Amino acid sequence: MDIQAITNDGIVHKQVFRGHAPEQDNAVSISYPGTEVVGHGSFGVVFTTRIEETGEKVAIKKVLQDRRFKNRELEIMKMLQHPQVADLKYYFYETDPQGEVYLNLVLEYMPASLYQRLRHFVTQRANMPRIEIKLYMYQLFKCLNYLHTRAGVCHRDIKPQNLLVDPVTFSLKLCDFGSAKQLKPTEPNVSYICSRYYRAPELIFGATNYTVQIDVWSSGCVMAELILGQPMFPGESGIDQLVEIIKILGTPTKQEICAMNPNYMEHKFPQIRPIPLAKVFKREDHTTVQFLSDVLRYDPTARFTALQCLCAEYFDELRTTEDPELINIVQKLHLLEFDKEQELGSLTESQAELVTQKLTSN
Ligand SMILES: Nc1ncnc2c1ncn2[C@@H]1O[C@H](COP(=O)(O)OP(=O)(O)OP(=O)(O)O)[C@@H](O)[C@H]1O
Repeated sequence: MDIQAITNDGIVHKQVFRGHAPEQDNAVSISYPGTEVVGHGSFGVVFTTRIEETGEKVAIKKVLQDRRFKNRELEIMKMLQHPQVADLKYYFYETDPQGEVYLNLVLEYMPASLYQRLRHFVTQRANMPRIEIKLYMYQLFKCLNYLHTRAGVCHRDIKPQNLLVDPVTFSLKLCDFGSAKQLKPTEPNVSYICSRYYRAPELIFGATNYTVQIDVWSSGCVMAELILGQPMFPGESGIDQLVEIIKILGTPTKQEICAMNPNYMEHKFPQIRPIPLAKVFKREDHTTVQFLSDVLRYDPTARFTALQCLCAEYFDELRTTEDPELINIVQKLHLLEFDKEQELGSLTESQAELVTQKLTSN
């Protein structure tokens, strides 16, 4: 479908599909003013505008569409509905004069990326407030728990640029599902995904049987970066990335290497002793350091899952605070509310009950 008209007042009129409805009988008309570009990605441009009919502010991501294939990002976004996912409101196709087809994803608008938010503090030589970091990280793990357990989707490109935030409400939403995939335990997956600083060690080891736990590693790197004001593992090349990790976490044990990729078991690594994370994060309390060490584990099966992260002591502050301002933020973002089916559906009745107790009241 490519029905477009631009009227004299610069308003674009389009027939589009709604993001979460079956394609038949799903076409609606929207109009919006001509727009300004806010982001250039490797796959296309993103611009923002406001839908006239609904008043919603949106970001429109335009990507080249290969006619031969379904667009995986679109298929995944249609499936996902969660408060911490930048919602797909509509989508439409356009054809340029050369006959190239473009897919436009009309997404819920967010005012900044976490990357921009962190730069704001770094340029002022300030730290991001600890509670702000905690609020964002909690929402990231809430999102991952939903993605990983409900949808079986691995995002595969968690990084500050793909986390959108509102610094007034402290709301966080994940975007850019261009690398995301539903992982099936029996099918191999390419290991050359994820941006370098955030790549889990099993990916660097070339594993093709990796799991959704790669997103948890990336999230740990994001948290570390928010605390330090700079990337924790700033590798200059693919292999240097592993060197940066080893410099801090020390050489992985045989058992850890086996858990990442058994093909490297015979490989000889220089023996480097770990630097205690309490030294790397000198100003953080024990609970924060413990949390980071549970997330940044070589062995993906020993690494905390997103749900274990949510239950961690580090986030107790959000559940037990008596600070009226923080209570208000937590309530407005519905952080202590969990959808039994969407977010806890993978658990047995009794597990779900225990987890609900922990996550909602404590
Ligand atoms: N919903 C949104 N609201 C506001 N800005 C957005 C939104 N979605 C994307 N952006 C902006 O556009 C940038 C690029 O978007 P996105 O990451 O989805 O595109 P991409 O082409 O896959 O990029 P990359 O190749 O850098 O991963 C984001 O980093 C962000 O700054």
